[in-house]
Amino acid sequence: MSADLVLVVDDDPSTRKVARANLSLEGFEVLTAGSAAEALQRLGDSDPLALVTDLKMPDRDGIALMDEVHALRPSLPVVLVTGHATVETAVAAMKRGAIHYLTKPVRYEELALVLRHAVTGERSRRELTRLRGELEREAGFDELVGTSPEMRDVLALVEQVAGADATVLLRGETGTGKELLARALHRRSPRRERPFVAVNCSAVPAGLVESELFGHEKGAFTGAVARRVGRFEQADGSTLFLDEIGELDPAVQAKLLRVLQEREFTRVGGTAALQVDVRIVAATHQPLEARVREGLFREDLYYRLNVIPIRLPALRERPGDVPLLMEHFLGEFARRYGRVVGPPPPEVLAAAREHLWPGNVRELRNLCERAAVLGWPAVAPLLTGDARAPASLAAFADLDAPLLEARAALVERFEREYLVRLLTQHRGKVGEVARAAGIAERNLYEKMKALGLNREDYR
Ligand SMILES: Nc1ncnc2c1ncn2[C@@H]1O[C@H](COP(=O)(O)OP(=O)(O)OP(=O)(O)O)[C@@H](O)[C@H]1O
Repeated sequence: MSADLVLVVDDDPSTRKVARANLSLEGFEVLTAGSAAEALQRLGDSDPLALVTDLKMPDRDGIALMDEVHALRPSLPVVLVTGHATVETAVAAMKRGAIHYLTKPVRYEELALVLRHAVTGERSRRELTRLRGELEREAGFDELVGTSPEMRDVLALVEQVAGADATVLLRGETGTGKELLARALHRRSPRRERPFVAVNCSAVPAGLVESELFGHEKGAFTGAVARRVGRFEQADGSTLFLDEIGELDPAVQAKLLRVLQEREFTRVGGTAALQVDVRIVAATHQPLEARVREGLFREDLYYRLNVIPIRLPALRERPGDVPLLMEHFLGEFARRYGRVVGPPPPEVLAAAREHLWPGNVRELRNLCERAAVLGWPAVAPLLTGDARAPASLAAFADLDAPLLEARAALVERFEREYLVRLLTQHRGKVGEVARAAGIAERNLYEKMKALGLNREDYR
């Protein structure tokens, strides 16, 4: 096992030096940061098992830093160090989640003892999380859930195309399950024994995307201190998921196109042509056609990627899936937190079916997690109020379609939401719904049929 990495934050360089020397003697690997900002940066590129921070720093106090750290790594043990301890700050620190509080001058044997204990705990928590992840995968918690006609179509398509090597382009708003679907494709493919590799093209800084994807040779650019294997090589024999493909830098688009055509590429700064056998699944929440028209996305690449398009419907288009998804997520969190929250009360369920879910399934999942922890009364208000008001109608229209088509789609969506709300309120009683909507029952039946709405679903 490698030495336990700890991060020490203090604005005073000599304190950092002393801490490093002492804790290294105690067998820790020590990383230091001179400010809260630097500490957060360190957390972005390394993975310490504990953090020691000075309470007073110019850019932020230690408690504020601890809060931010815990937002990123909720379980990371934090030890606070202060020049002048007061009972109030000590109590405040412990209340906010510090595991220990020390006054200067620090006795390093004591700190080491505290850290050893903390690090062991953190290691077992991580192991537990990993095992839990495996269990959840086995229990099917990473399968796509949904029985609405829209999702059934998607799932049928998944079964149909998973075994092939053809490139898949996933479309759909944020949180609709594009990554989950990409993983499902991989798991059902002959490539499943090899690890699934995912890259979020918008998360990697523009200058680094090429090396991220294709790797680089030592010395290819300043900072390239060693050869690096890119994602394409990692994904050899497997599936490569390219998320947010619409954001890809134009220069890299050209290189990607070549790889797709020739199955061959070179590392940045290299000359050897490397061959890979990679199945590409790309995803975007943007209308790529518009990016093509604006000259931001290569048309030839678009056609290369768009071999098998799969569109994931927004959650508001399939409110019938909401109860099932809730059950699914509540089960997941009941296992995770070891406590069971009851099913959603009817008014919550009704509000959930009507909610527009701008964050889609991710938003629903977060809501269920909050419910599992805080109970339903705490989350019910989230489903009413502002979140339901769209900023602009155009946000829900397909602005790339011809006007009549776009308008028809918007009207259809509106009618569906309108009727779903009434059907829910009146528990599927068509007579009552027709009266509330002010239309004839026969017309309502026809409309429901056209929209694929079934009164049985609302009883
Ligand atoms: N049909 C589904 N059944 C179960 N869980 C789902 C489903 N769809 C999405 N989820 C869950 O919702 C969350 C968001 O899904 P995912 O990350 O796949 O969305 P995405 O479309 O890739 O989002 P983004 O565009 O923001 O990257 C994940 O936790 C995922 O497991």
